[in-house]
Amino acid sequence: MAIQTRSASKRANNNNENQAAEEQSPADTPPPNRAARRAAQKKEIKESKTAKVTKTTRTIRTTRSTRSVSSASRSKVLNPQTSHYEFGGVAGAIAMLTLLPLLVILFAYGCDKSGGYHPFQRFYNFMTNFDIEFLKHELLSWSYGAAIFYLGIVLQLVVYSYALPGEEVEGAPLRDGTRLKYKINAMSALQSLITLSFMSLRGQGWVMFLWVKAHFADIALFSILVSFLVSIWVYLRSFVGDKMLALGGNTGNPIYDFMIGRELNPRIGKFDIKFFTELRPGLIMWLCLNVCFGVCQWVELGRVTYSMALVLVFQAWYVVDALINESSILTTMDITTDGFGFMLAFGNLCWVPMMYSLQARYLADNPIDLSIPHLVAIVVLQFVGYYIFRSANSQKDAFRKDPKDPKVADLEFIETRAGTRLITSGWWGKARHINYLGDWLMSVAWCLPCGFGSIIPYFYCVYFAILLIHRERRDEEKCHKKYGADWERYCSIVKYHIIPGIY
Ligand SMILES: NC(=O)C1=CN([C@@H]2O[C@H](COP(=O)(O)OP(=O)(O)OC[C@H]3O[C@@H](n4cnc5c(N)ncnc54)[C@H](OP(=O)(O)O)[C@@H]3O)[C@@H](O)[C@H]2O)C=CC1
Ligand SMILES: CC(C)=CCC[C@@H](C)[C@H]1CC=C2C3=C(CC[C@@]21C)[C@@]1(C)CC[C@H](O)C(C)(C)[C@@H]1CC3
Repeated sequence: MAIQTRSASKRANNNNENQAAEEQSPADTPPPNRAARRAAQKKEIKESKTAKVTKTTRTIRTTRSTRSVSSASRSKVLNPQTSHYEFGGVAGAIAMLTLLPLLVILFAYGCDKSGGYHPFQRFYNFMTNFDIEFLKHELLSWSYGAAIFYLGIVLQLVVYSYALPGEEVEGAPLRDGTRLKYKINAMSALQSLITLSFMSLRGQGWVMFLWVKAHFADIALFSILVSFLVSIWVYLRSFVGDKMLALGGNTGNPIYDFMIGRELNPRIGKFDIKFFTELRPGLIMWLCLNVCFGVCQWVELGRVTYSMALVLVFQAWYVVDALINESSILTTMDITTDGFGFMLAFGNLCWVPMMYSLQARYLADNPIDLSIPHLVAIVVLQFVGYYIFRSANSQKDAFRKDPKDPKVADLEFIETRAGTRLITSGWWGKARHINYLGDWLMSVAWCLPCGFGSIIPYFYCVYFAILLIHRERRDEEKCHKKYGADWERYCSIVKYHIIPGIY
């Protein structure tokens, strides 16, 4: 079984240490003749060198090499080799490493006021009339201000995360039985960022906001670079020391492990890189970009259209809601199960801010006025989506924290042999991932304000449907492995995956 308690893994380690000691004991018996003895000694010296042993006396060599074997066994017990590939294996990993950044570049460079929102058409034209000089010119005209803007926000958030006080909460138990502590202060980080931005931009008019819009593609390009650098760094440091790896990220194939994430909880001291990245830079940068796009419309049009206002308010609401409920990400599969690699680094440092802000950018370039019935329908959709999303997530959180809490005490559930309970009534009795439905309905409510002049702003809700269906399958697989027959029993009670009565 993959999940072990600390004592179980200690027992297993002790067994391995004993076994390792046993494996070492024949070396203590002198080999029958001199030549053989010399050969055996040579072999030992080689082994002990690998284990960074420098002393050559036989006793010390034997002790040290026993220690190195036991450390290797420990890491094998705690970090078994992954045999199951997700996301289409190595081919899928290569596709994600290349196509996702390409898509960001297409949407960043291929969508603007002058050339229109036709990223694929413009890419096709670019490839068929390939001009290296044009490419050189584009790259050389990249503005350093983009790096200052991007790093200014991300580094500020790192400092706030360290420096601001926050409640310390424990994460889910790890497979060695321990729990990590996390500081919850995302909302105060946002408040500090807003305060500092307001103070430094005061009296400068709208210049900075307009500059960001004009240099969006430069910022997007820089965010791709940062995502790759961060992913390379966390991948390399996962080999240093005795790290706990993600059960799904230890195949030994460098491309796949790099993409899916090798180390489970990379940390610098108490600073948890994955926990920080999951929420703050992506969501807060998305909010900042949206504000810039809103200001651009205000400056260019002299007003903010209702459609822009809806997108800005809905998305700000989603971001603030996530920051307020920061501690609830500790139970998401990204934190508990997935390693931190390219997928999450790129997803949060580039994909979320650059792709999720597409609707506001589109509306800044293509202002739209919607009819009142259209607006009302969108607002209703957003409220329904949010209601399902938040109440389902909160119901599960409250139940998992304290099943006797009066808010959830009436819920039905099944006890599992794994020790946790699965809710079978309320929201979680309607579908196994009813929260995804709410989230997806909101994504539609964010695209609809863009009207029907272009299909491009609808990219978000189409991509999001694919992400959620794929995620639901991954989670289903995880739960099936974890709960076995109990999960099958749960599925026979709660039959639908995401949409009650349909799917
Ligand atoms: N905006 C975006 O881009 C994205 C948003 N999201 C959102 O993030 C939120 C969290 O998503 P995610 O972590 O994927 O999944 P969930 O919040 O749905 O959590 C799934 C886990 O909950 C537990 N669980 C499942 N069924 C039950 C039940 N009946 N009773 C109690 N516990 C149960 C299981 O964990 P255990 O092992 O503890 O039993 C399961 O692995 C979602 O609302 C989703 O919409 C997700 C991805 C992207
Ligand atoms: C295409 C690609 C690189 C995909 C990577 C996936 C990531 C973009 C998403 C995986 C899970 C996410 C979550 C949120 C944002 C998107 C990513 C990082 C989230 C922080 C959004 C706000 C929500 O309230 C949330 C906190 C529940 C959510 C957690 C999962």
